[in-house]
Amino acid sequence: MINKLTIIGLGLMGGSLAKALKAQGAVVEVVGTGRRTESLDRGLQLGVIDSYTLDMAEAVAGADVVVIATPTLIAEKVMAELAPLMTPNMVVTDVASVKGNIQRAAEQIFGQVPPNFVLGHPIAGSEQSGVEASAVDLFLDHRVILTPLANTSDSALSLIKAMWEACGAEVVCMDVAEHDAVLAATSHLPHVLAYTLVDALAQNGAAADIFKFAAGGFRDFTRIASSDPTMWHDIALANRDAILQGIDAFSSHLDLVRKAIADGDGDTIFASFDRAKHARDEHFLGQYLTREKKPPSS
Ligand SMILES: NC(=O)C1=CN([C@@H]2O[C@H](COP(=O)(O)OP(=O)(O)OC[C@H]3O[C@@H](n4cnc5c(N)ncnc54)[C@H](O)[C@@H]3O)[C@@H](O)[C@H]2O)C=CC1
Ligand SMILES: O=C(O)C(=O)Cc1ccc(O)cc1
Repeated sequence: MINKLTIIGLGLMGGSLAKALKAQGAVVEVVGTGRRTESLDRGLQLGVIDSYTLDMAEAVAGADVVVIATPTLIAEKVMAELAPLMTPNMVVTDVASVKGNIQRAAEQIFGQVPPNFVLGHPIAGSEQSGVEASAVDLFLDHRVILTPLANTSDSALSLIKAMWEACGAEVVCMDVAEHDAVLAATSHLPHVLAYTLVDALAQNGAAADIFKFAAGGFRDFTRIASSDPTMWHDIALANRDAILQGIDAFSSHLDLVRKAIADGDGDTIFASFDRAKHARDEHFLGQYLTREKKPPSS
């Protein structure tokens, strides 16, 4: 049970966490803080938080857990503001999508990441943002990755693990660099591709027709291009090296498919598409299709 939870940056993630913990009776009091009153007022009206203050010192005083839930690059600045206010009894965590930059920023600010600072990332969300989009079940049956360091306190880690488990999430621990590489491939690269595809098409003179005649596949593929550009701008800059590696590996693969299309090399095209279908079906549909891997016509 958390007595006082303070959320810095009350949006989709912070709001959903507060709703889930309240629904489970896992928190007594939730206090919000931020730069502007708009989302905090709305959070108060919706019953997501019990009170708010723009004064961070007041917001975190006596808190058992402080969650930094702002956009990724802002989280670095928030940490600097929070540093002089941290006490040994307080556990601080974050929800940012990249962990390496948070670790480096904490090391610059504190010398080393404090034992009572547990870096975290819920792998759940949507293309929507803001406290109005927050949902009590956002984390239910989703994973939360924590990236504890050698000096992270066991009790702080247990508290944050229990907090996410109370929301119905499965907690897994991972190394910071591994987290950033995995998320670059599975989340950051797809967002870069979706944004870039829509942007490239939207700049085409015939954009209106392209969107008008787009089928469901286009909508599925590009849903995430409706995500908040500020959030993804921050992620692109914060996870630069891993995202660049992902773009380069993807570009080489796209070049192979491009060449196969240009050469009329149906076997290569089919083999690539078939491998992709098997990989995706096996993972998401739990099916392994055993049909022969060759073009239907050959
Ligand atoms: N949206 C998603 O699907 C997911 C987001 N994340 C990460 O969670 C973090 C928050 O994302 P969301 O909740 O989606 O964003 P959001 O935009 O819904 O909420 C962010 C909140 O931070 C506030 N804020 C901005 N600047 C601030 C400052 N200087 N001081 C205090 N508050 C400030 C905003 O007013 C807003 O209320 C980001 O780091 C994001 O990468 C992680 C997993 C999923
Ligand atoms: O909208 C979607 O499908 C997402 O991919 C949500 C998401 C966005 C950012 C994260 O760091 C984790 C999950």
